[in-house]
Amino acid sequence: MRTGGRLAAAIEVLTDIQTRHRPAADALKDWGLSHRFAGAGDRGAIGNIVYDALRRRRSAAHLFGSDTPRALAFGALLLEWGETAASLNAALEGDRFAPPGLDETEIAAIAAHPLETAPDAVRADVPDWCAPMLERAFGEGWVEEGRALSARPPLDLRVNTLRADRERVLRELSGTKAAPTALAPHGIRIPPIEGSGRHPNVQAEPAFAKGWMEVQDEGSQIAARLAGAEPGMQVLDYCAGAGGKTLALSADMDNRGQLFAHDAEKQRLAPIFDRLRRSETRNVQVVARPDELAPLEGRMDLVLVDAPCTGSGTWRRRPDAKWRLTERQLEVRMAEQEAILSAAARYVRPGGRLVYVTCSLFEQENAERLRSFLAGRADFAAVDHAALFEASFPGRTGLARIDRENGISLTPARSGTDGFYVGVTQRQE
Ligand SMILES: C[S@@+](CC[C@H](N)C(=O)[O-])C[C@H]1O[C@@H](n2cnc3c(N)ncnc32)[C@H](O)[C@@H]1O
Repeated sequence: MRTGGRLAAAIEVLTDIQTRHRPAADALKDWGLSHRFAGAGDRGAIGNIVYDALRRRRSAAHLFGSDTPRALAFGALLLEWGETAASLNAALEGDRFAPPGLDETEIAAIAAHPLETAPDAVRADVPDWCAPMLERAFGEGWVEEGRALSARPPLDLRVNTLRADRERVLRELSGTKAAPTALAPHGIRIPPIEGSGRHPNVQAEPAFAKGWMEVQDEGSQIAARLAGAEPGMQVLDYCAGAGGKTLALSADMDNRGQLFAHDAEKQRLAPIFDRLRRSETRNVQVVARPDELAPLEGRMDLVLVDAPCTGSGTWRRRPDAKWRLTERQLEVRMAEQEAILSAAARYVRPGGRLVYVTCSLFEQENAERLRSFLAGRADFAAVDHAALFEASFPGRTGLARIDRENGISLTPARSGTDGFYVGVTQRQE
């Protein structure tokens, strides 16, 4: 397929997403199934246009004065692929699978709507209602944070230290541009893809099958590290889901001590069993039923609450979620976070820690929830987050936003990771 055919396919997929309110991944998968002639390279390129269009949706709509699938797909190529109106029209000329080239009205609209003078929320590529929340979280730099959240993400891996070390895995991945991550000690980063490229299928690597590595954003690895799990501890991962952080905690514990993995939704835990086997993790007990947690009350050295949240920190990877999110959903999440924190606190032993993590950038889901929890629990106090970060990542404080009392934030602009928040509290002896 040439550019024209790929562009036409991207418009088709974006139309499906817009009219049927479908997740981008599902719409792309269906397109692939009904166009089996398209090779992996074409499908990858179409996916890149669709995801770029969703990441830069407001910028593209601003350029064209319209948010039709056509405007978004053309906008993606103009904004992210280094194309100009002239180069695009030249590429589409004579291609019978291509959509019509840009007409005079469209070319005039692009010239009349430069991004430099666009409103802040457009340049940040976020919904209007989210702009004040980002401004509250980041102050003057919030547009830059929004822009970083609209860029393509890298592919990060965590080396499973129970089975391998970073040098060994890097050797296995030679030829993929893989390099050590900036902060996470066992992380490997494959940089964001360019143009129509694709990330390597790391899950097909023998090293993956052997349990040497897991796909995990560096921010998630750092959050698990800051939780401070150590060999011999009694740890409860209260919102374990598919176990991304459970596996990281277990590696930090060197398979020693006891790690309980719980989730309110049993089916979310399903992938954890395979992952535990593959990684040779032996100190994890999966506890699906809440009543089975009763014996753990007041006994845990560490309880991790990796709370359900809006996921605003992961908008680089799931840009369609950015436009689907509603204020009502945010309110529901905040209430859940409140309830989960107070339920999870009962398992912390005196002197133990309760660690609250989200992949959100909104204060409402982060420090505000931590403060609200602490206001009702005189027996818990926030740790010194500056000291915690320095102890975990000596000399690297510039790579995070650290508020001594209110927690640690990682962001795409500051840390080069997905957005994460970590707030650590300790129960008084
Ligand atoms: C952010 S995800 C966890 C991701 C996981 N820790 C990881 O690193 O892969 C949040 C999880 O919290 C779970 N959850 C939601 N409400 C809960 C509750 N009341 N108690 C425990 N888990 C809950 C959800 O089912 C979801 O799996």
